[in-house]
Amino acid sequence: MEVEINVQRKIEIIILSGFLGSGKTTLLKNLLEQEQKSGRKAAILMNEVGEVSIDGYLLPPNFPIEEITNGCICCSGKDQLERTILNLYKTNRPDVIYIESSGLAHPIDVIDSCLSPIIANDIEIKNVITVLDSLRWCHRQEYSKPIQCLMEEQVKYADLLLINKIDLIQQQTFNKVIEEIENLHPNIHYQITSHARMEISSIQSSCHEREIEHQQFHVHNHLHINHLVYVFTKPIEKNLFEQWLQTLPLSIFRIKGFIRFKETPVKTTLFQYAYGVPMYLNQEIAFPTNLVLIGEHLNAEKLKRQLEKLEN
Ligand SMILES: Nc1nc2c(ncn2[C@@H]2O[C@H](COP(=O)(O)OP(=O)(O)OP(=O)(O)O)[C@@H](O)[C@H]2O)c(=O)[nH]1
Repeated sequence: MEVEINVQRKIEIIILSGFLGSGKTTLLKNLLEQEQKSGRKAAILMNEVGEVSIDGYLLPPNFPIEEITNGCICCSGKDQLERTILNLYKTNRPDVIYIESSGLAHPIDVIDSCLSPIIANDIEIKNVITVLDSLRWCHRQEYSKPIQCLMEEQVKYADLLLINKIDLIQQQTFNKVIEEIENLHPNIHYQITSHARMEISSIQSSCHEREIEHQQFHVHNHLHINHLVYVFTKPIEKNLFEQWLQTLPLSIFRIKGFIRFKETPVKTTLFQYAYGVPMYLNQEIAFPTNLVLIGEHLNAEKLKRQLEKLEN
């Protein structure tokens, strides 16, 4: 690989971590707005589960973006990440690159992938920000052990933890979350957020010693996660879709994509679903009607049949 990074000032890397649907893209949008105001040049590297991009469409158009959609960056190999960072650097010369890792990535694996010998000297991993869905966190015992473990590891390796979605939990539950986090990690830096609103100025350079050499944990060896990308060919009825949602098991962690509903006179509707909470946002642009479903032991054939039925 041709090495072309030759900068005096290192490129800052900020890694956004956190389980599926916790609010990483929401955070990224907030931070990019602030970067734009401050005049710093930011670039984005998105990594999504599933071979189609959904989040890429949701970001402001005026930032350079590279997407890795063929698996988790920690699994698809360092080469691809290196190439993508180099490409962003060569074409845009950014001051900072935000890496939104997939919701299934272990933060240490992502750091490890960034620290390849070819680029390690030219980048500074400034911070790992983990976004925590406080509602899902409260119910994490309902998930399989590997999933619980992944959520806990994402918290453990955060330089900054955003305890997000506090608008969705009661005061008593909120107190419990804070107590738990403080007991688990007495020195952790955290902020309490709704819609991942935080000030960019509160991102400090990480002072963690990361023992990457000794880290053997590769979370994907323990998970049984799969996904389905379903492409709608025609508009569907919203009430039938909502009825179908009610039938889904807890093991379907995340759904996102664009749908055309018969009842809605817009080009497409952005649909988001995390921990049973659905969200619909009308779009005036005709985005590709792809729906990505992610879950543990997901029965893709059965789900495909159910979705096909909604189109009939
Ligand atoms: N009520 C509420 N919803 C939130 C909050 N933060 C994010 N959301 C919603 O949660 C859903 C998922 O948010 P995203 O920002 O896409 O989450 P993500 O972590 O990027 O998701 P993946 O990339 O799929 O892992 C969206 O519908 C958001 O609007 C919050 O604090 N409160």
